[in-house]
Amino acid sequence: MTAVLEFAGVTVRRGQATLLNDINWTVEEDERWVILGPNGAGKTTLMQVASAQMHPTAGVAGILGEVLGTVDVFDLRPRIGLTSAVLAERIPRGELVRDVVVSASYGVVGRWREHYDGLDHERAEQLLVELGAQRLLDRTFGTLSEGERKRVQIARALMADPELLLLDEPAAGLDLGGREDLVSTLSVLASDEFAPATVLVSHHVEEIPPGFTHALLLRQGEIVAAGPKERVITEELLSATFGMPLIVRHEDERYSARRRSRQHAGTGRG
Ligand SMILES: Nc1ncnc2c1ncn2[C@@H]1O[C@H](COP(=O)(O)OP(=O)(O)OP(=O)(O)O)[C@@H](O)[C@H]1O
Repeated sequence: MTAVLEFAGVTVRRGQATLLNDINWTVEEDERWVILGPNGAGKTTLMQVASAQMHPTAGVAGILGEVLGTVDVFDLRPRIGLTSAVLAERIPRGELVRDVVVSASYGVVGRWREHYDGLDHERAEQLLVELGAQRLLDRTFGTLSEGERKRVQIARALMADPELLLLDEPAAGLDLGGREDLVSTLSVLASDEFAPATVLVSHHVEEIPPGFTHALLLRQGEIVAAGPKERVITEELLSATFGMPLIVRHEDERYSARRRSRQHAGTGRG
């Protein structure tokens, strides 16, 4: 098995603040990870390093067999599919959905006289079909709902056939139906043996798609736990991560969590 990410002692500091502290983490190519943690835990910073957008202050970040800092990031970045709120903001609102997706094969945002051949357009269309967004092909990005935009962004991230897919809070801003649709789309993707190694950032255990294999819990820039999700998504570890007593349920391959009430507090279990 080949490691897609291999972080050793990765630390990111900005002024007096330590955003990530001594992160040791390995992602293999057949794994699907979810990163959970409260606001400000360092999840986006971790994705910034994993996508070769940010260098660690200390430690070694191995990405797709290369070591960040010893390789041209412009060779590395096209091998990584990334979705994030920051990237979504850069997509021109007047751009057609088919162009938003197809332009990813050239690593650009905004179509400007690039030449794409028929195969690129076929692939873009196929990805939108797989993500249940084919009917959006000829709409402009600015007219889409938040949930539709997320699907288009994931299709765009997959367009260049990445070896690593990083999804930074794809469910943020979605309503219940939109979230459930996205979770099932990601679950289908997770079970596809040809899909790339995937890392999904989330605030909520409800958003962990069935088929995801591993979890990493982050709090104040440090790993609370990382490994196979059955060992990591536990009441004890999630309570420590979010800093409050939680009751965690696991049913039909989905998780849910809520605060343990005072009534439960003395009983030990919910
Ligand atoms: N340039 C900077 N200087 C100082 N602190 C920073 C800087 N950039 C980010 N931070 C802080 O680092 C911490 C981690 O930020 P990050 O965006 O990685 O967290 P996150 O887990 O993704 O949060 P959220 O869930 O709210 O999106 C936050 O407390 C943030 O305020």
